[in-house]
Parts: sequence; C-alpha cells; structure tokens
Amino acid sequence: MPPLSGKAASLIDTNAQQFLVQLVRKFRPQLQQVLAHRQQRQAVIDGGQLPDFDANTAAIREGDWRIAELPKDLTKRRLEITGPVDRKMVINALNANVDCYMADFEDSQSPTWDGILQGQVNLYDANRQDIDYRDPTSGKHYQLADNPALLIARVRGLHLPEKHVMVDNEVIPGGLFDFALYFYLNYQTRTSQGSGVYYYVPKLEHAEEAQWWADVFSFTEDYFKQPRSTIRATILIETLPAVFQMEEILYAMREHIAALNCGRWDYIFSYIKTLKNHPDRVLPDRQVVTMNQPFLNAYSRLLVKTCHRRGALAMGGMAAFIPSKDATENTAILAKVKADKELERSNGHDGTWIAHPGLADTVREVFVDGLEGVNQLAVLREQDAPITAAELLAPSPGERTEAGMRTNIRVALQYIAAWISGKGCVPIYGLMEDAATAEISRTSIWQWIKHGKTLDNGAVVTTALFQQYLTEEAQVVRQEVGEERWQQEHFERATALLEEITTAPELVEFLTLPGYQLID
Ligand SMILES: CC(=O)SCCNC(=O)CCNC(=O)[C@H](O)C(C)(C)COP(=O)(O)OP(=O)(O)OC[C@H]1O[C@@H](n2cnc3c(N)ncnc32)[C@H](O)[C@@H]1OP(=O)(O)O
Ligand SMILES: O=CC(=O)O
Ligand SMILES: [Mg+2]
Repeated sequence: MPPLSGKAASLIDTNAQQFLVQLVRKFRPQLQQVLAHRQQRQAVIDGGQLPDFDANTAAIREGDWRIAELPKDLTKRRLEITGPVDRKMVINALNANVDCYMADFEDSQSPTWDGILQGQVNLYDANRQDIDYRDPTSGKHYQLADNPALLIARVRGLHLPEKHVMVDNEVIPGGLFDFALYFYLNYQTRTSQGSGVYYYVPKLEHAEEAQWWADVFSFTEDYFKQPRSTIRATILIETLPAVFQMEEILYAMREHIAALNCGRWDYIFSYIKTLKNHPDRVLPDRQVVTMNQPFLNAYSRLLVKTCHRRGALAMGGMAAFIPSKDATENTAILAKVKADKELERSNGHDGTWIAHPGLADTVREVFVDGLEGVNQLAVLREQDAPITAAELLAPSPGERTEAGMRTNIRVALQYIAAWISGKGCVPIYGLMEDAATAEISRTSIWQWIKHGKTLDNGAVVTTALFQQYLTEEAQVVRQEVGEERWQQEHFERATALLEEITTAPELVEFLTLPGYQLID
C-alpha cells in the first residue's frame, strides 16, 4: 500500500490492515474460481444457448423458507438518494428529503486512490454525524441537518481490483477493500446506535457469488465478535444471469440479506453483453429501452414477487433524468420521473432511487404519499402468471438511428474522459451518466458492428462507419467542452480508449478495466 497521509493514515491502522490481509488470504482464491465460472457459463451462452432457470436448484425455488427478519431501520426505504463519496455530496445526500443514502464506491465513483481513501474518511465522519465541509471556491459551509438519511455503502464489483494494495505480491479485490475498511471503521458506531452495518453489493451473476459474500460477512462478524446478521446487504440484480438466480441468491444470503434492487442500467448493459452473439436480441437505440419494454417490466415484476414471498424488500432503480434550470424543461422532466416511479410502485416495489436531491419532492408524492404503509411487502403478486425465461429475454422492438449512434459516441467519450479524470458521475445532455449508462452506449455500438445492423439512414454499421462518426463527434464534443477541458480532461486518451474497446474483435468486459490502467 502506498504511504497514507492525513486522516486516512490514522484510520487505516495496523489492525485494519491485518484484518484486510486475513480476508484477502482467506477469500481471494475462491473468488478467482467463482469468476472463472462466469467465463464458463458465458461461453455456453456465446455458443447459442439462452440463459434459463437452473433445474438443479428447483428445490430452493419451490421450498418454503424466508430470509432473517429485517432490522427495523431497514423496513422503510421509500426513497434512496445515491451518489459518489466525495465530501460535499455525502453531506448533501444525508440532508436530502429521503429515507436512505446509498454512498457509492461503484458506478458513480471513479476509483482513484485518493477518492477511495477520502471516501472512507467521509463515511467514517458521516457515521459519527461529525462531518462538515467548506467549498474552497464558493466559501459555502456544509454541515449535517437533523435526522440524516440512513447510510448504506455500495462496494465495488467483484471484477475490479484495488491496484494500490498488494497482498502476497498480488493486487486485491476492490470490493473487499471497500467492504473491510467500511466495516472496521464503522461497526462499533453503528451497532452502538442500535443499527447494523449495511451494504449494497453490485453486479453479481450467480448465487455462488452471493454465497462468497455471505461467507465474507459471517467471517467478519465472527472476527469482530458481532452477532450473525449484523451485516445486511441489498443485492443489485443488475446482470441478466442473476435474474434467473434471484431465489438462490436470497437463499444463499438469507442470514444477511435485506433486499434486492433493480439496477436497470447495468441490467441493460448485461443484456447486451450476455447476448452479444445472439443476432435476434440486439437492442435498438438506448433512448427507447425504457422500463416499459417487456423484458424490463418482467424483470421488475419477478423481482418484486420473488422478494416479497421471502420477506425481502424489492427496491426500484434509477430514472436517469436530472433537474433542469429551465422551468418548462424541468416540468417535463419531473413528469417523466414521476411516470417512471408510478410504474415501479404499481409493480409493487418498496422504494426507489433518485440521482439528485431536486427529485425528492416529486418522487415522495409517489413513494411516500402514494404508499399505504412504509413498504409494499404485502404485495405478493400471487395472481400473476409465472414469468417465463422467454419474457425475461424478449427482443425489444425499436429503431437504430444515426442520431442514436452519434449520441452514444458523444456520451461514451465524455463519460470516459470524466472517469479517467477522477469523476465517476456527470451530467451529459440532461441525464446522469455513470459507469453503467456509459457501458450501454459503447456496447450497443460494438454489437451493432458485430451484427452489421442497418441504421435509419440506410447505412450498415461497420468499424469504418464508427471510426468516421467518432472522428466527427469528437470534434463536436471538443467544441462543446472547449479547448481547456479537452486538454485537461484527457479527451485524446478517452477517444483512443473508446475506439479501442468499440473496434475490439472480442467485447471488452468492462470499460472500467482498461480505464483503470489510465488513472493514478
Ligand atoms: C446506474 C447507477 O448506478 S445509478 C447510481 C449511481 N449514480 C448516481 O448516484 C448519480 C448521482 N448524481 C450525481 O452525481 C449528480 O446528481 C450529477 C453528477 C448527475 C449532477 O450533479 P451536479 O451537476 O452537481 O448537479 P446540480 O448542479 O444540479 O446540483 C445541485 C446541488 O445538488 C447536489 N447534488 C446533486 N446530486 C446529488 C446527489 N446525488 N447527492 C447529493 N447531492 C447532490 C450538488 O452537489 C449541488 O449541491 P450545491 O448546490 O451545494 O453545490
Ligand atoms: O447500479 C444501478 C444500475 O442501474 O446499474
Ligand atoms: Mg449498476
């Protein structure tokens, strides 16, 4: 580990480091196996088979069991704000008019070493309700209001390493680093408040990965002599393989789970990635892939039904719209966000996400005023016909347009530039863009090239067409952002990376993997 400085140096002490090393030695080898299984299952799908429910685990799906009872403070999660762990955002999120705050080391956080360490310091202070911040530019002082939101930390996905920390000459899993430090630094504070240590766990694909996390949680509780179920996780169901494993994931995690969540943006990305070799499942323009598409609506309904049958909450996801300063435009945005949330509520979700505090009042109308109790656990959807694999995989109708492809290029380019410059979430053309949304933009183009799809202008999407549009759209972006930002935010490098991953013969699994080579 590089030498630590500032408050991180005193917090990440020898005991913290010893705990982390033990966790890594015990759990990294199994993780490597579990990740190898992902590749094996994907190879079968690449060979032409479609994902399906696993016949070997039918007994779990049919069995009569429930997850451990929810802790009281996790039963009311109608509105959750999410955001990266920089200090001002942490304070603003805790003060927002919401029940919970998901503090994000993942999709919305660029994993620079400083950002990750400072994030841990910020959450340490936040848990102690001893956090403030003075903006050096505006001079504005930020401090906590009364009744801050309940804090839930989202750790990095299993694929991401933390390259600054080596154990036995090998980099360690980023998610384990986030998990271990957050627990070590906060469990005493949280349990002394009568609460537990709460996490969001992203991008799982299979119940064996949930089991891996459950083992990490149990080991940690035993190590620190804490009762079982002190740790509670909300698992994001945001990969296509995981939707066929929801019962099994809940079962593996039954002592530690609180909820599943519809991480719709990664889910769409995963639909593209998992079905990349299937010419009949290529998605249309990103703008038309909304929660009304049958495959997304089926996923939301099945998640609700599965969770409620087992006593877990079913959290909704993120509408990517953010408020506009233009009043007319803002009215239209709020109406779209409201419609999106009404669909989630009518499907039976217990709560939902917002990306920006300016959306809280609108979404409260749906998920606070519009709910009878503090959640919808009583909605069992028992009257529904069984949701089939065919529905979960249904192809999406819709056009592939030149405008859509050009927008994908501009969005992916600007996002990659922001990410390698240390910003994991940015507003682009009125939408919040993060690692998950940017993945959709770049993998759509890759898949359109692979299957030679035709655009509305009659052009067939080829590598050469993409390169032509990229050159043209890079100039548009250069005009939009100006020369200073173009140079400072490494746009040339971002352009090169976008070209490399979009024209690669094999789909690059995550843009953040080659992206990570370019930061720090
Ligand atoms: C696919 C997924 O994984 S979704 C989950 C991951 N994504 C997220 O969490 C999205 C988080 N949202 C954000 O990061 C931001 O809203 C952005 C980047 C999209 C837009 O941020 P900005 O450009 O700062 O928006 P804007 O200028 O309107 O912000 C107004 C104020 O609200 C604050 N704010 C905006 N979003 C948030 C948030 N999510 N949490 C806390 N505060 C926020 C800003 O800090 C700013 O505060 P200030 O007035 O004290 O300076
Ligand atoms: O993490 C959330 C998502 O939509 O992706
Ligand atoms: Mg995600």
